[in-house]
Amino acid sequence: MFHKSNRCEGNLSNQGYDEELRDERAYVAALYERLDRERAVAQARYHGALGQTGLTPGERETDVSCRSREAARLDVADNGLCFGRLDAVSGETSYIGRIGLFDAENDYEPFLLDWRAPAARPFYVATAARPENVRRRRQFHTMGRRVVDFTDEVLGRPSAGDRGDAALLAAVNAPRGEGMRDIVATIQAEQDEIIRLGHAGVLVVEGGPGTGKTAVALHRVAYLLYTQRERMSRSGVLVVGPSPVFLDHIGRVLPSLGESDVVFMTPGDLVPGLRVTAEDAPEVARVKGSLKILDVLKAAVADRQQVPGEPVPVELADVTVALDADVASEARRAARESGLPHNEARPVFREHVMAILAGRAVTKIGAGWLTPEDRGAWADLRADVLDELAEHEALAAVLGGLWPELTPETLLAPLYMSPRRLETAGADPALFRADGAAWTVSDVPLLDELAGLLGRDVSAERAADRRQAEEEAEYAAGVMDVLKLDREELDEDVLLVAENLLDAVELAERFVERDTRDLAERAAADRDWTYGHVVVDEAQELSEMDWRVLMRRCPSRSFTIVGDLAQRRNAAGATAWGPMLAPYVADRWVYRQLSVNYRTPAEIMAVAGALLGRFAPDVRPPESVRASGARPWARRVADGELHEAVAEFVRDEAGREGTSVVIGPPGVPGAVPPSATKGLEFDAVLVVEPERILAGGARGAAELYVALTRATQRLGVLHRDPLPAELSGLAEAGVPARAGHRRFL
Ligand SMILES: Nc1ncnc2c1ncn2[C@@H]1O[C@H](COP(=O)(O)OP(=O)(O)OP(=O)(O)O)[C@@H](O)[C@H]1O
Repeated sequence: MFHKSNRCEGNLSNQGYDEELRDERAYVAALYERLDRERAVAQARYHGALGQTGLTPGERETDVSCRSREAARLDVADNGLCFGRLDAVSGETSYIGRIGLFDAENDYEPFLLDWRAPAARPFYVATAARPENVRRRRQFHTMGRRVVDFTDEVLGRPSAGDRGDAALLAAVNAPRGEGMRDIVATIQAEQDEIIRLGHAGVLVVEGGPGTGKTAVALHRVAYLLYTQRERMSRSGVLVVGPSPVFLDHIGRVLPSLGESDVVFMTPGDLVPGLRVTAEDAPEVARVKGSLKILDVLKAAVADRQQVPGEPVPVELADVTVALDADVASEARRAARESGLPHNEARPVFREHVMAILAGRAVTKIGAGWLTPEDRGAWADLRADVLDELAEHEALAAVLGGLWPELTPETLLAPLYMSPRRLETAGADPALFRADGAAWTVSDVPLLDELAGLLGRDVSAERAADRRQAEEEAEYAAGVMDVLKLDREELDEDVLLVAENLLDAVELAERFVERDTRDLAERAAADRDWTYGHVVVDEAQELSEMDWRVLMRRCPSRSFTIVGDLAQRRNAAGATAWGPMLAPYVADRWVYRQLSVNYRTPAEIMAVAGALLGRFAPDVRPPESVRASGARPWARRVADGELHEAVAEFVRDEAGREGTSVVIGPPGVPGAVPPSATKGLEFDAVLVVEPERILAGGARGAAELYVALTRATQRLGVLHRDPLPAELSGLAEAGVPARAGHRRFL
């Protein structure tokens, strides 16, 4: 029943092993009992906090969120609560798990150490060569709440080999289910160093496919939330990943570690209200992704600040004045010099136009009957004219045309649709498109930039706020008046009504004050939200303009950036990290590398690695942690056979456990393009027509490399033309060994 063969410590007899297993089961069962008790208490406290009276809304909210967090923390650990044990040279024993459990009656001695606690670190980093005072590391194999087996490694004695990796191999060999799992029980030393790195600024983690970059970044988030809970949970953490499918794929990792104050977005979601996935042609994406586009945007905004070609007559009761190019130019100069964003400078433009027009009108009207000494009369006349101009609808319409109120969308869409506007703004004519508002992911940073350049016209909002405040004050004053009457004079019912009214006002205010959305919802809806930490995955795909948006979202520059320059497909993406980051942090960023591939078996990595020579000759492929024994295969098919060969793969995989995907160039039925599989993994992968993927664009080889490295177990290739020389390592002709499946894409 038990896999005793996993044991590394040779001196445990079967009887000794059985006894120890019994003891470990009893200990872990006791941990679950304690967890259940603590959960019941936390739930009761949470419900108590919900029903609490006598606190201010702020105090109550803090209490409720604190209790709910405690309840949520205890809720995560139904599986794998405890996954290991450390025996120190000193004889001390610690159990390691997903959360900490403590003995409140004994100086808070830990029954179970949270994996993130400093004392748990040796569990991940101790090796035979550097035992870190660890005598023995024990890893539990559990099913549900029950320990079914354990594996021991004895460290610090001369005969001990490298770290035993039965648990790791079991984890990486396991069929993939729906979505990525946490790796908390098997974090490796090079990963642990990054997860716990005490660097507050920008950290770049690079590594080949499958080296655990995503896993490490997510566990680092859990670690930062544990060690800097207060700061991080106030502002939240943003995780940016390449596609909605990818975000789904990784979406369960942090909740399984008990963390929820995290916002997930693709680069197409970064502007509230937009959900963009369409892409531009590479050349257009490159133009829009470059910082040079900033000048175009500024020029496009300036182009919307016009002066009239012909003087526009403005008819007043006593006189007609002309709004001509001189007036508008002078007002435009003043508005631009105010340094305000376009919309916020509108009132400046308007007031200057009116002041000049009022001057002209007053001069005309007063001529002949007012002398320079009639100062009061001039001033009254001027005030009257200004009032008239302020109410002048035709003038308001003209001013609105010359300096219109704009949103990022109402500026950018007409710009794209007009060759004239593009030329005036100094833009590449390639930016032209007939449907200006058909947004792409490359437009998102431009829209975000424009939100800053345009600002908001706050005058209407301010007036509305003022009116609402006046109405509320009036209402409250009415209630207070009722209460000011001598209470003795009021009959009981009236008093009750009056007091309830006051409560209602207070209640209404509280209701307005209290935002019941959770942090993720509030942050996602607010363009001005700034996060405590930002994780950027597949970071090599981000353009210079994307980085501007992200840096705005995190002024503290606390970033974990993970990527692989060799996997880049975006023409506007990074070719080196330094130039992308320099404008924001100069050279104050830290770089780490991961070198072991936990996904792709050695046989598959050998084929994919050979391709690197074509597009990234200096990059060493990561070393696979295991071989699968299954050689990846290739099969040449005639034109009419392709469809059936794909269907055959799908049928074969349907009978197997795990996931599979067909990846191919556009037009292959049932296949997805390599770009859609970025960051994902599948037990079995069929790559169709690699020669067409290679020829599909400047980054075709990188796309094929990504496609080949998605497999955790099996890889097959169907080709119509001869295979590219780099793929000669594939076993030609084989019909895939029996294969089954759950399709994800
Ligand atoms: N220490 C570990 N223990 C168990 N599994 C691991 C470990 N590290 C990574 N893995 C697994 O290896 C696989 C690849 O990890 P991940 O997706 O994070 O790699 P990546 O470097 O982001 O890959 P890519 O660049 O191809 O997107 C995942 O299934 C992950 O769970």
